[in-house]
Amino acid sequence: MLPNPSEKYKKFVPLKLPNRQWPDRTFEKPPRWLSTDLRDGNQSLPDPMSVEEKKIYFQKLLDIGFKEIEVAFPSASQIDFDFTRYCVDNAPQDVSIQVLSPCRPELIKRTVESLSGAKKAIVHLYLATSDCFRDVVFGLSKEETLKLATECTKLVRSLTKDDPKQKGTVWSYEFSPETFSDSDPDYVLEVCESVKAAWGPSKENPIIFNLPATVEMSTPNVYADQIEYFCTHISNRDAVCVSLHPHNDRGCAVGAAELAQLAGADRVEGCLFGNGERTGNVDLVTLALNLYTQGIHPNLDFSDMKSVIDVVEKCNKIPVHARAPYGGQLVVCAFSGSHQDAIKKGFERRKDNKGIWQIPYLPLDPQDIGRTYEAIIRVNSQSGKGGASWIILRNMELDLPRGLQISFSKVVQDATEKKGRELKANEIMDLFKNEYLLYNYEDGENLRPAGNLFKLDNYYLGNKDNKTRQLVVDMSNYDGTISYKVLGEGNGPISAFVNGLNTQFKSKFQVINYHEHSLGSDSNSKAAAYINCKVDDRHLIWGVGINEDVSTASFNSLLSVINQAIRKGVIKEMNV
Ligand SMILES: CC(=O)SCCNC(=O)CCNC(=O)[C@H](O)C(C)(C)COP(=O)(O)OP(=O)(O)OC[C@H]1O[C@@H](n2cnc3c(N)ncnc32)[C@H](O)[C@@H]1OP(=O)(O)O
Ligand SMILES: CC(C)C(=O)C(=O)O
Repeated sequence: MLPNPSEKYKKFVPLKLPNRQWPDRTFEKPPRWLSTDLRDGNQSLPDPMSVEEKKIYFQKLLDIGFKEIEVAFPSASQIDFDFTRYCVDNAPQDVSIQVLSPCRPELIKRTVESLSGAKKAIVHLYLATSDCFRDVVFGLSKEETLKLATECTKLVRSLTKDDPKQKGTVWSYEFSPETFSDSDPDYVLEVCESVKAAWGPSKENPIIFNLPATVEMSTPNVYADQIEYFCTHISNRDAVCVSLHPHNDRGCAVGAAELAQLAGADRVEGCLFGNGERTGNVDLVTLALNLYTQGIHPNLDFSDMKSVIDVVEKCNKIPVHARAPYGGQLVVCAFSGSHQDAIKKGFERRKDNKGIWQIPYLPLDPQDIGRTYEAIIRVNSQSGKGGASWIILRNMELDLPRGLQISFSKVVQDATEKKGRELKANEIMDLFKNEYLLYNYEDGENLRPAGNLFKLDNYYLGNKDNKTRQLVVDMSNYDGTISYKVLGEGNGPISAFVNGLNTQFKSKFQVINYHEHSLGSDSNSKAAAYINCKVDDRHLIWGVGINEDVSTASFNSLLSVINQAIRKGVIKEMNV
């Protein structure tokens, strides 16, 4: 890189527009959208789409709800011509087929031919207006450029709406002063006035002036000023549709398109996920969902985002970036602890899933674009207690108490560090079942316990008096070689069990914390019990028990503590 880049690159000189209005405006409605995926997007692909791929893409654009689709550059190739014919034959009544041609009469004729018989068609011509392009590419003066644009417009008119044979089609016309954002704004107006007069638009069928940032040259506010200047100076504004076509060379195409809409533009041309020349066209998914998350329906439907991505990736043969706004695979995922904690708290507040969306870190409800909540929180070594407990909650309906969350999070952290990668939901569930010895939990059958761990065989619970409960518990180890009958009394089933254990065995159990809740709401629902015990005055252990019967669930939670204590060597067998 140069020590002094100003020797090579010049600063963009912005338009002076001291009375600009756009900064104070807000969005009220969506623009008209045009997808140019099949033209500008396609022309930039290393391997352009086959006709079959174009058909699949076209159908997806229709499903999304596009009413204006630029389908091809028909004079470029037989594929483009044939595909335009396919669209003419298959487009719904209310969809306009748009095609592009340079200002070259023989190519314009071929272009119009490709649209013959369409219900609604837009012929789109382009001609560069910037000094650079006129000098370097065309060698045309300002006068010659204006004349060429005007004459080609007249040619289009004579071949379309003025031709009696073409009466079956609603013809619209679009003109792009290419490199608009690098052109003298007054000269662009002069060319467009002349083109407008040549076409003769009406309020009902306005002429489309598409004002491209063919190459993004400056900051979005400068583009917005240029658009406001055009909108406020073009005559007969009612008969003009101002269209945007921002490219993303500086990475600001979305910002430019948004500010330029505030500046008065009516329509936006772009591609799904920002495919297109060099850094791409403006991304229509982002623009549409930016509106949606401000409460404005974009009139485009991305509720099945996965199928959109599938088509885009298959046909473009370019992957959609995992961080692409809204659609990217990692966009609705949180790995880091504080994000997961905040998201989890947000969902807890939003139990009824109604009202204004306000979940920290998530600007859009993933369900609105067909994503599940399960995919949001993913666990790796950057995650905290919230992540793993979210997975357990969503997949096993177990709402772990805070202390257990903290305790289990250490187990998960250990595993993520050992594996050096993200843990999938089923791995976290297996860790949980294994740690808390949930052998009686239906999905835990495959996790066989060691022979010297205990299970509940039976219990009898009765009342000694109205304050004291009497309990008999039959428990045995899994291979059936040891069995115990525990007898205890207490003011509840847990205290009776604990008292029985403490009387009969050498180890001492002290209940520090206990929680229970039901799983599911029908009559077959189960209960989950969580118990935190201090064993031998030293070791704090959480136990988990699940059963249709609440008392069995709580006894199981205590057995989960006993079994962990044995497995960790805290107590030796039952210290009988
Ligand atoms: C910004 C954009 O995206 S514009 C769209 C660009 N898309 C494409 O170019 C894809 C399809 N293009 C093609 O298939 C071919 O370029 C064709 C069929 C249009 C023309 O092919 P060729 O006749 O071989 O021309 P070629 O591609 O070499 O060069 C372009 C010529 O068109 C001229 N030209 C470029 N843009 C325009 C325009 N808007 N109006 C009139 N002439 C133009 C150039 O000045 C050059 O003319 P020259 O040969 O006299 O110097
Ligand atoms: C043809 C025009 C609109 C174009 O693609 C551009 O300027 O980027």
